[in-house]
Amino acid sequence: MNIHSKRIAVLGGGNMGALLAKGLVASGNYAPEHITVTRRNIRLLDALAKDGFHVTDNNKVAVASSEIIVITVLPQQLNKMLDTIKDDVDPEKHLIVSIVSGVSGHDITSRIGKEVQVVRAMPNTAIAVRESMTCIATGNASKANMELVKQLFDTVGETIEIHEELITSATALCACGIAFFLRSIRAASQGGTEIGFHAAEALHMAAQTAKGAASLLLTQKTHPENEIDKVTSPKGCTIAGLNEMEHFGFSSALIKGIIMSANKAGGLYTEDK
Ligand SMILES: NC(=O)C1=CN([C@@H]2O[C@H](COP(=O)(O)OP(=O)(O)OC[C@H]3O[C@@H](n4cnc5c(N)ncnc54)[C@H](O)[C@@H]3O)[C@@H](O)[C@H]2O)C=CC1
Ligand SMILES: O=C(O)[C@@H]1CCC=N1
Repeated sequence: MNIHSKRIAVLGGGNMGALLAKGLVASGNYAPEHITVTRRNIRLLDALAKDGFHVTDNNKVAVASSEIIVITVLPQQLNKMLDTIKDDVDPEKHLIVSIVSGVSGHDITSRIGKEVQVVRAMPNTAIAVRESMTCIATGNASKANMELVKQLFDTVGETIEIHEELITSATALCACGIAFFLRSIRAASQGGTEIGFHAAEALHMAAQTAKGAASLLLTQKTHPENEIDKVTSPKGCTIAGLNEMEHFGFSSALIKGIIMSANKAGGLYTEDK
Protein backbone atom coordinates (compact mmCIF):
# COMPACT_ATOMS: atom_id res chain seq x y z
CA MET A 1 0.00 0.00 0.00
CA ASN A 2 1.28 3.45 -0.85
CA ILE A 3 1.13 5.97 1.96
CA HIS A 4 0.62 8.84 -0.45
CA SER A 5 -2.95 7.68 -1.05
CA LYS A 6 -3.81 7.68 2.67
CA ARG A 7 -5.55 10.45 4.55
CA ILE A 8 -3.62 11.90 7.43
CA ALA A 9 -4.85 13.55 10.65
CA VAL A 10 -2.29 15.72 12.43
CA LEU A 11 -3.61 16.12 15.98
CA GLY A 12 -2.05 19.24 17.52
CA GLY A 13 -1.13 21.78 14.85
CA GLY A 14 1.54 23.66 16.81
CA ASN A 15 5.15 24.05 15.74
CA MET A 16 5.84 20.48 14.68
CA GLY A 17 2.32 19.60 13.53
CA ALA A 18 2.14 22.59 11.19
CA LEU A 19 5.72 22.14 9.96
CA LEU A 20 5.09 18.47 9.23
CA ALA A 21 1.86 19.16 7.36
CA LYS A 22 3.52 21.85 5.25
CA GLY A 23 6.65 19.75 4.70
CA LEU A 24 4.61 16.80 3.41
CA VAL A 25 2.85 19.01 0.88
CA ALA A 26 6.10 20.78 -0.09
CA SER A 27 7.52 17.34 -0.94
CA GLY A 28 4.98 17.12 -3.76
CA ASN A 29 3.83 13.69 -2.55
CA TYR A 30 0.78 14.80 -0.59
CA ALA A 31 -2.12 17.09 -1.37
CA PRO A 32 -3.26 19.46 1.41
CA GLU A 33 -6.83 18.22 1.06
CA HIS A 34 -5.64 14.76 2.20
CA ILE A 35 -4.38 16.23 5.48
CA THR A 36 -6.53 17.38 8.42
CA VAL A 37 -4.80 19.46 11.09
CA THR A 38 -6.39 20.03 14.49
CA ARG A 39 -5.82 22.62 17.17
CA ARG A 40 -7.95 23.80 20.07
CA ASN A 41 -7.94 27.37 18.71
CA ILE A 42 -8.42 26.84 14.98
CA ARG A 43 -8.04 30.52 14.18
CA LEU A 44 -4.34 29.85 14.62
CA LEU A 45 -4.59 27.46 11.66
CA ASP A 46 -6.01 30.07 9.26
CA ALA A 47 -2.84 30.06 7.17
CA LEU A 48 -3.04 26.28 6.73
CA ALA A 49 -6.72 26.51 5.83
CA LYS A 50 -5.86 29.10 3.16
CA ASP A 51 -3.30 26.65 1.78
CA GLY A 52 -6.03 24.02 1.32
CA PHE A 53 -5.57 21.86 4.43
CA HIS A 54 -8.66 20.73 6.34
CA VAL A 55 -8.56 22.31 9.78
CA THR A 56 -10.78 21.58 12.76
CA ASP A 57 -10.83 21.81 16.53
CA ASN A 58 -12.57 18.42 16.62
CA ASN A 59 -10.09 15.53 16.90
CA LYS A 60 -12.89 12.97 16.55
CA VAL A 61 -13.82 14.34 13.12
CA ALA A 62 -10.18 14.29 12.05
CA VAL A 63 -9.72 10.70 13.22
CA ALA A 64 -12.92 9.52 11.53
CA SER A 65 -11.80 10.91 8.18
CA SER A 66 -8.22 9.55 8.24
CA GLU A 67 -6.23 6.35 8.22
CA ILE A 68 -2.97 7.73 9.62
CA ILE A 69 -3.22 9.58 12.94
CA VAL A 70 -0.13 11.65 13.69
CA ILE A 71 -0.03 12.85 17.30
CA THR A 72 1.85 16.11 17.74
CA VAL A 73 0.61 17.47 21.07
CA LEU A 74 2.88 18.03 24.08
CA PRO A 75 3.42 15.11 26.50
CA GLN A 76 1.38 16.87 29.17
CA GLN A 77 -1.53 17.38 26.71
CA LEU A 78 -1.59 13.79 25.51
CA ASN A 79 -3.87 11.97 27.96
CA LYS A 80 -6.67 14.52 27.67
CA MET A 81 -6.44 14.37 23.88
CA LEU A 82 -6.37 10.54 23.76
CA ASP A 83 -9.44 10.38 25.99
CA THR A 84 -11.40 12.35 23.40
CA ILE A 85 -10.50 10.03 20.49
CA LYS A 86 -10.27 6.58 22.04
CA ASP A 87 -13.80 5.58 21.05
CA ASP A 88 -13.09 6.57 17.43
CA VAL A 89 -9.79 4.75 17.03
CA ASP A 90 -10.23 1.55 15.07
CA PRO A 91 -7.24 -0.85 15.16
CA GLU A 92 -8.41 -2.35 11.80
CA LYS A 93 -8.34 1.03 10.09
CA HIS A 94 -5.91 3.30 11.90
CA LEU A 95 -2.18 3.52 12.30
CA ILE A 96 -0.97 5.91 14.98
CA VAL A 97 2.28 7.80 14.54
CA SER A 98 3.39 9.64 17.67
CA ILE A 99 6.13 12.22 17.79
CA VAL A 100 5.44 12.92 21.47
CA SER A 101 8.64 12.83 23.49
CA GLY A 102 8.88 10.46 26.42
CA VAL A 103 5.71 8.52 25.60
CA SER A 104 5.97 4.85 24.63
CA GLY A 105 3.70 3.06 22.20
CA HIS A 106 2.49 1.03 25.18
CA ASP A 107 1.54 4.23 27.05
CA ILE A 108 -0.68 5.14 24.09
CA THR A 109 -2.36 1.76 23.60
CA SER A 110 -2.97 1.50 27.37
CA ARG A 111 -4.64 4.89 27.47
CA ILE A 112 -6.75 4.14 24.39
CA GLY A 113 -7.53 0.65 25.64
CA LYS A 114 -7.06 -0.94 22.20
CA GLU A 115 -4.12 -2.75 20.60
CA VAL A 116 -3.82 -0.25 17.74
CA GLN A 117 -0.46 -0.20 15.93
CA VAL A 118 1.75 2.68 17.06
CA VAL A 119 4.93 3.93 15.43
CA ARG A 120 7.00 6.48 17.30
CA ALA A 121 8.78 9.03 15.16
CA MET A 122 11.29 11.60 16.26
CA PRO A 123 11.75 14.22 13.53
CA ASN A 124 13.26 17.67 13.97
CA THR A 125 12.26 21.15 12.85
CA ALA A 126 14.32 20.80 9.65
CA ILE A 127 11.24 19.07 8.24
CA ALA A 128 10.45 22.68 7.22
CA VAL A 129 13.21 22.43 4.61
CA ARG A 130 12.87 18.67 4.15
CA GLU A 131 16.20 18.02 5.90
CA SER A 132 14.95 16.30 9.04
CA MET A 133 16.89 13.48 10.67
CA THR A 134 13.92 11.36 11.72
CA CYS A 135 14.21 8.21 13.82
CA ILE A 136 11.32 5.75 13.85
CA ALA A 137 10.64 2.84 16.19
CA THR A 138 7.82 0.55 17.18
CA GLY A 139 6.83 -2.06 19.70
CA ASN A 140 3.84 -3.50 17.83
CA ALA A 141 3.56 -2.21 14.24
CA SER A 142 3.94 -4.48 11.23
CA LYS A 143 6.91 -4.26 8.86
CA ALA A 144 4.56 -2.94 6.20
CA ASN A 145 3.37 -0.13 8.45
CA MET A 146 6.96 0.74 9.43
CA GLU A 147 7.71 1.00 5.73
CA LEU A 148 4.69 3.29 5.27
CA VAL A 149 5.90 5.58 8.03
CA LYS A 150 9.42 5.56 6.64
CA GLN A 151 8.00 6.60 3.27
CA LEU A 152 6.13 9.42 4.96
CA PHE A 153 9.15 10.86 6.77
CA ASP A 154 11.50 10.20 3.84
CA THR A 155 9.63 12.94 2.02
CA VAL A 156 10.78 15.48 4.64
CA GLY A 157 14.37 14.33 5.14
CA GLU A 158 16.24 11.17 6.07
CA THR A 159 14.68 8.40 8.14
CA ILE A 160 16.26 5.56 10.10
CA GLU A 161 14.68 2.78 12.11
CA ILE A 162 15.97 2.29 15.65
CA HIS A 163 14.97 0.26 18.73
CA GLU A 164 12.19 1.85 20.75
CA GLU A 165 14.39 2.06 23.86
CA LEU A 166 16.70 4.42 21.95
CA ILE A 167 14.03 6.89 20.88
CA THR A 168 14.67 9.08 23.93
CA SER A 169 18.33 9.24 22.97
CA ALA A 170 17.30 10.16 19.42
CA THR A 171 15.17 12.95 20.87
CA ALA A 172 18.23 14.48 22.53
CA LEU A 173 20.69 13.93 19.68
CA CYS A 174 18.47 14.82 16.71
CA ALA A 175 15.36 16.72 17.82
CA CYS A 176 17.01 18.84 20.53
CA GLY A 177 20.22 18.65 18.50
CA ILE A 178 18.92 21.17 15.98
CA ALA A 179 18.90 23.77 18.78
CA PHE A 180 22.39 22.80 19.91
CA PHE A 181 23.87 23.27 16.44
CA LEU A 182 21.92 26.50 15.94
CA ARG A 183 23.31 27.86 19.20
CA SER A 184 26.84 26.98 18.13
CA ILE A 185 26.29 28.78 14.81
CA ARG A 186 25.00 31.82 16.65
CA ALA A 187 28.02 31.77 18.95
CA ALA A 188 30.35 31.52 15.94
CA SER A 189 28.62 34.48 14.32
CA GLN A 190 29.03 36.51 17.52
CA GLY A 191 32.74 35.75 17.40
CA GLY A 192 32.72 36.79 13.75
CA THR A 193 31.14 40.11 14.60
CA GLU A 194 33.72 40.78 17.28
CA ILE A 195 36.50 40.28 14.73
CA GLY A 196 35.04 42.58 12.08
CA PHE A 197 31.92 41.35 10.25
CA HIS A 198 28.46 42.85 10.36
CA ALA A 199 26.08 40.61 12.30
CA ALA A 200 24.02 39.43 9.30
CA GLU A 201 27.15 38.80 7.25
CA ALA A 202 28.78 36.88 10.12
CA LEU A 203 25.66 34.74 10.60
CA HIS A 204 25.49 33.84 6.91
CA MET A 205 29.20 33.01 6.83
CA ALA A 206 28.96 30.88 9.99
CA ALA A 207 25.86 29.02 8.75
CA GLN A 208 27.36 28.22 5.35
CA THR A 209 30.57 27.09 7.06
CA ALA A 210 28.54 24.77 9.34
CA LYS A 211 26.67 23.43 6.31
CA GLY A 212 30.01 22.78 4.60
CA ALA A 213 31.32 20.90 7.65
CA ALA A 214 28.20 18.70 7.81
CA SER A 215 28.32 18.10 4.05
CA LEU A 216 31.96 16.98 4.25
CA LEU A 217 31.01 14.27 6.73
CA LEU A 218 27.83 13.24 4.97
CA THR A 219 29.32 13.06 1.49
CA GLN A 220 32.86 11.81 2.25
CA LYS A 221 31.75 9.52 5.12
CA THR A 222 34.90 10.50 7.00
CA HIS A 223 35.41 11.02 10.73
CA PRO A 224 35.33 14.63 11.97
CA GLU A 225 38.91 14.35 13.27
CA ASN A 226 40.15 13.39 9.77
CA GLU A 227 38.59 16.55 8.41
CA ILE A 228 39.88 18.60 11.36
CA ASP A 229 43.42 17.30 10.72
CA LYS A 230 43.22 18.84 7.23
CA VAL A 231 42.40 22.26 8.69
CA THR A 232 44.91 22.40 11.54
CA SER A 233 48.24 23.57 10.08
CA PRO A 234 51.21 23.02 12.43
CA LYS A 235 51.65 25.96 14.79
CA GLY A 236 48.59 27.38 13.04
CA CYS A 237 45.62 29.43 14.07
CA THR A 238 43.00 26.60 13.86
CA ILE A 239 44.63 24.37 16.46
CA ALA A 240 45.18 27.42 18.65
CA GLY A 241 41.47 28.27 18.49
CA LEU A 242 40.32 24.65 18.91
CA ASN A 243 42.51 24.06 21.92
CA GLU A 244 41.32 27.29 23.52
CA MET A 245 37.70 26.09 23.04
CA GLU A 246 38.50 22.70 24.57
CA HIS A 247 40.16 24.39 27.58
CA PHE A 248 36.76 26.05 28.10
CA GLY A 249 34.94 22.71 27.82
CA PHE A 250 33.49 22.87 24.28
CA SER A 251 33.14 19.10 23.65
CA SER A 252 32.33 18.44 27.27
CA ALA A 253 29.52 21.03 27.27
CA LEU A 254 27.89 19.43 24.22
CA ILE A 255 28.15 15.91 25.63
CA LYS A 256 26.79 16.96 29.01
CA GLY A 257 23.95 18.90 27.36
CA ILE A 258 22.93 15.91 25.26
CA ILE A 259 22.91 13.62 28.32
CA MET A 260 20.87 16.19 30.25
CA SER A 261 18.34 16.46 27.39
CA ALA A 262 18.03 12.67 27.12
CA ASN A 263 17.38 12.36 30.87
CA LYS A 264 14.79 15.12 30.71
CA ALA A 265 13.12 13.69 27.55
CA GLY A 266 12.72 10.29 29.21
CA GLY A 267 10.70 11.82 32.04
CA LEU A 268 8.55 14.34 30.15
CA TYR A 269 5.40 12.23 30.27
CA THR A 270 5.65 10.62 33.66
CA GLU A 271 6.56 13.86 35.45
CA ASP A 272 3.30 15.41 34.23
CA LYS A 273 0.98 12.44 34.76
N1 LIG B 1 9.54 21.13 18.71
C1 LIG B 1 10.36 20.18 18.27
O1 LIG B 1 11.44 20.45 17.71
C2 LIG B 1 10.00 18.74 18.45
C3 LIG B 1 8.93 18.36 19.21
N2 LIG B 1 8.62 17.04 19.35
C4 LIG B 1 7.43 16.67 20.11
O2 LIG B 1 6.34 17.14 19.34
C5 LIG B 1 5.27 17.52 20.18
C6 LIG B 1 4.82 18.92 19.83
O3 LIG B 1 5.86 19.83 20.09
P1 LIG B 1 5.72 21.34 19.59
O4 LIG B 1 5.16 21.37 18.22
O5 LIG B 1 7.03 21.97 19.86
O6 LIG B 1 4.63 21.89 20.63
P2 LIG B 1 3.50 22.96 20.40
O7 LIG B 1 3.07 23.40 21.76
O8 LIG B 1 3.94 24.00 19.43
O9 LIG B 1 2.32 22.12 19.70
C7 LIG B 1 1.36 21.38 20.37
C8 LIG B 1 0.04 21.81 19.80
O10 LIG B 1 -0.97 20.91 20.21
C9 LIG B 1 -2.15 21.66 20.41
N3 LIG B 1 -3.06 20.87 21.25
C10 LIG B 1 -2.96 20.59 22.56
N4 LIG B 1 -3.99 19.83 22.97
C11 LIG B 1 -4.75 19.61 21.86
C12 LIG B 1 -5.94 18.89 21.63
N5 LIG B 1 -6.57 18.24 22.60
N6 LIG B 1 -6.42 18.88 20.38
C13 LIG B 1 -5.80 19.52 19.37
N7 LIG B 1 -4.66 20.23 19.54
C14 LIG B 1 -4.16 20.27 20.77
C15 LIG B 1 -1.66 22.92 21.09
O11 LIG B 1 -2.61 23.95 21.00
C16 LIG B 1 -0.40 23.20 20.28
O12 LIG B 1 -0.70 24.00 19.17
C17 LIG B 1 5.77 17.37 21.61
O13 LIG B 1 5.27 16.18 22.14
C18 LIG B 1 7.27 17.31 21.48
O14 LIG B 1 7.84 16.51 22.48
C19 LIG B 1 9.31 16.07 18.71
C20 LIG B 1 10.37 16.38 17.93
C21 LIG B 1 10.83 17.74 17.75
O1 LIG C 1 12.11 20.52 23.86
C1 LIG C 1 11.31 19.59 23.75
O2 LIG C 1 10.82 19.04 24.76
C2 LIG C 1 10.91 19.10 22.39
C3 LIG C 1 11.20 17.65 22.20
C4 LIG C 1 12.36 17.57 21.29
C5 LIG C 1 12.51 18.91 20.78
N1 LIG C 1 11.69 19.73 21.36
